[in-house]
Amino acid sequence: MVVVMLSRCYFLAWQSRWFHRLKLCFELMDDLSAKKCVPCSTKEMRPMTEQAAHELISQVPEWELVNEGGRLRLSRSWKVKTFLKGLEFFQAVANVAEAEGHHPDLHLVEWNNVKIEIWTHAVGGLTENDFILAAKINGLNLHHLVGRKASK
Ligand SMILES: C[C@H](O)[C@H](O)[C@H]1CNC2=NC(N)=NC(=O)C2=N1
Repeated sequence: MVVVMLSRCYFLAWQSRWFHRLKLCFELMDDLSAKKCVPCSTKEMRPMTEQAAHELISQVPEWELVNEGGRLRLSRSWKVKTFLKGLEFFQAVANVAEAEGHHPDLHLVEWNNVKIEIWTHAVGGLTENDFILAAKINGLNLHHLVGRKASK
């Protein structure tokens, strides 16, 4: 009887381990930073709806959805330690953008205020590319360049 109980416990543990591995796989499939941007020249590319954007924004922490003149964009701000570290910041982001073939709008104002805005110019709105790029920027180790949290 004990052997049966033990083997059942073992089976359940084994099953839960596979369940967690499968769950992790599905989570990784959703992980935007593991995806690749697609060329914006594809004819089928259309801007996503505001609802779709609101469903994705939680996957890119610290980024905000802004609507400028009817155009949705992703926006995030940082305070950098020095003006030159701001340029280092831009270089790190530019390397990711070039690798993805998808590019952000970079702003560095009043020497230490960095703002990045991302949208898909080819369609005049947001596509998954923008969220992928934002997620990859979130994955960069930029702590040595930034100071305290940007004031809103
Ligand atoms: C062919 C290539 O995909 C396009 O020129 C890319 C370059 N980078 C881009 N970046 C962004 N943000 N939007 C675009 O439409 C865009 N187009």
